[in-house]
Amino acid sequence: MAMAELSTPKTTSPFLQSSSRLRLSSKLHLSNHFRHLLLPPLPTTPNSKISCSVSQNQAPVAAQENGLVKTKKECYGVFCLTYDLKAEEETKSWKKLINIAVSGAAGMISNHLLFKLASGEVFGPDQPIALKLLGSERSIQALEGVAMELEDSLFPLLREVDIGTDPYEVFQDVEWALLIGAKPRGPGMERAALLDINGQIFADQGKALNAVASPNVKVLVVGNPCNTNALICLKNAPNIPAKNFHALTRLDENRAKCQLALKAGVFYDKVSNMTIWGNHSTTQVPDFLNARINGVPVKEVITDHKWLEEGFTESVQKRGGLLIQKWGRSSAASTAVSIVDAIKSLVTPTPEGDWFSTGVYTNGNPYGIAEDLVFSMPCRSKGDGDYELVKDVEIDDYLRKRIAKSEAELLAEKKCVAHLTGEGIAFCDLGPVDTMLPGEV
Ligand SMILES: NC(=O)c1ccc[n+]([C@@H]2O[C@H](COP(=O)([O-])OP(=O)(O)OC[C@H]3O[C@@H](n4cnc5c(N)ncnc54)[C@H](O)[C@@H]3O)[C@@H](O)[C@H]2O)c1
Repeated sequence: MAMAELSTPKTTSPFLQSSSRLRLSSKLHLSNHFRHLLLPPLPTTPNSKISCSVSQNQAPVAAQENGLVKTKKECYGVFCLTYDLKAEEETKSWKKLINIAVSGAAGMISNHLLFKLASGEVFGPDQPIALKLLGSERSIQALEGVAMELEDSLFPLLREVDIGTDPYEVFQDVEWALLIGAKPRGPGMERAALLDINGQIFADQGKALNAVASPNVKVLVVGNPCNTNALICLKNAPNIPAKNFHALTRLDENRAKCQLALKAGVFYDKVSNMTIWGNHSTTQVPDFLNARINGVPVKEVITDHKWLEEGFTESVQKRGGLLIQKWGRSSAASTAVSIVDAIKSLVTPTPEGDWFSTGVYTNGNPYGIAEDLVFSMPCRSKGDGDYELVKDVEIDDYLRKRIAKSEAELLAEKKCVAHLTGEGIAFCDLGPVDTMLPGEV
């Protein structure tokens, strides 16, 4: 990384043109709430240079010798080091910086995801990013540790890291919000109780997104129960298009592809057109009727239809639980990969004839699924962040029956959270079978 002269860049870099409020620094910002607890004040003067932070408290010697430090009080550790943006040839071809919020950023999934985001693997090698990390009060120390690891990784595309516990601060102007943070379902906890506790988190975060995020922010809800949490979130964010909210079912899609590939004896890149219908729970429906292997309908390749109807579906539904039994913890790395896949499916055009699954708002769906739910369905994207539902899918009696079961479950969940969606008094009856979330034992 090029180090520094003091002169104000004369550059016409897209960075400088793109936004008057853009901070040209890869520094660790803490929300005000927290910053003053731990750190000396950050510089308040507008900074026209990029700084790179590594350590704490003392202005680096080189910076002092070069006369870069105006007053020691105004700079913090290596933030005092500056270099000329113009000196970096590559930044001239970079796109405008985007703000990405990640909640639950000190958790296991984020621990994999953040480094993928910062590396350029998700948004591309010419897309600088700012990471806005939201944690719970309890996780704030850990969050600082995460931010330090990000610093130490020296990712050129990672230009800012903010951490905080207030969604109204952290979500300011974000263009993507990856909502992972949620309470895990404890031993003996009813699903209804989980819906209420986590639902409250997503109601609050929906309100915050509505108030301060970019009006076209794309929201991906991962924290469980993710479909109903996504519904709560969108209901609390009336200024953001409902279409922009997603619940993550991509891990289920990836698992389904893997199981079909194993059974057919092919590598998993040969499996396409895989839909997960419904809820991210054990009522989800992995669709082998429309899926293809090497472009051929699955039922023609795998003739063991009893396995498709029973063994396959169960193997996908229970994959998460099995993994916990083997490893003693829930899937984090493969979930992070599936979040990457879900985002990439929206920012790159879907290959001709193929589609992907994501939990989206059902209004206007062509399958006869009840409106006003967040339901996993087959989608295609032009790569502009938006998507359309795939119309040409076949739904037979087998699929219809199972889709209806998942739909009934989501309708029941919706009644449980009516107090969080502005639809009156909640009434919670999830039936005799308290369906588990994938991954729960
Ligand atoms: N949709 C899917 O496919 C899928 C797959 C795996 C896990 N999950 C869900 O993802 C969630 C996170 O999983 P994990 O393994 O990373 O859990 P984790 O317990 O390791 O991390 C969760 C983090 O969220 C934080 N948190 C809690 N409440 C918060 C709040 N209100 N705001 C911000 N942060 C908050 C916690 O402090 C913790 O650091 C869980 O709900 C899990 O069930 C979903």
